[in-house]
Amino acid sequence: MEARFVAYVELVRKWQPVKNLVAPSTLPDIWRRHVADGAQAFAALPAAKRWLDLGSGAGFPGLVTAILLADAEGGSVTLVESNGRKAAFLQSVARELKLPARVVSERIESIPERFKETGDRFDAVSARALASLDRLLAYAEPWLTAGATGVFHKGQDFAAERRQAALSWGFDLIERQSRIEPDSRIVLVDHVRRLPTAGLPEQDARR
Ligand SMILES: C[S@@+](CC[C@H](N)C(=O)[O-])C[C@H]1O[C@@H](n2cnc3c(N)ncnc32)[C@H](O)[C@@H]1O
Repeated sequence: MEARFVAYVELVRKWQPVKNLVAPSTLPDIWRRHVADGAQAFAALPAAKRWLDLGSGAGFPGLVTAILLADAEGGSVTLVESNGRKAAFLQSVARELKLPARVVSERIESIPERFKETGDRFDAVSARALASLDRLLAYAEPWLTAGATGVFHKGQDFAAERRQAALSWGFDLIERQSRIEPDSRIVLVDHVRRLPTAGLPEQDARR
């Protein structure tokens, strides 16, 4: 496992100048800011075997999860990344390191129907630095309502995001402080349902 992490970090460093994979200012601290931070998703839900990672970028947390699951029976990570250059990077890391990962180079909004048709099921849906909680729930709705748990990295504005999301969604949520950034957290979201009143004017919603 350690060798895979070292090889992955080398590949990010190698391709960074060409593909702009992570914010350049974070590269010197890649082990803490990206690898250790990414590993918090799997650590939050270690029983989950089948992961879907949305907006994977350079593979945080998706490829980190795939490395952690590499020797686990039945482990798999599906990474969704619409940027073709980043998706090609993810694909080549997955191949080179023999990871149980596949890459879907499409926009998240365009994939649920096809995934439903092929019967794919996930235990967990992860995302870091992709969207507000409200939007994440909308992106992940097909899988969360089918029983997957959302495992989201969230920043310091999370309280406001949670209030906003609660206008449209019902959910159970556990918040854990990040071990990497004290102002950030890892959020676990379960039992997601769209509220019937979502989108109605406030007066109608109270009836
Ligand atoms: C800010 S980056 C975060 C990348 C990674 N999760 C991380 O934390 O380092 C957001 C990524 O999501 C991808 N993305 C944004 N919207 C998307 C969408 N609707 N469908 C698929 N990918 C998307 C972008 O191309 C970008 O690589």
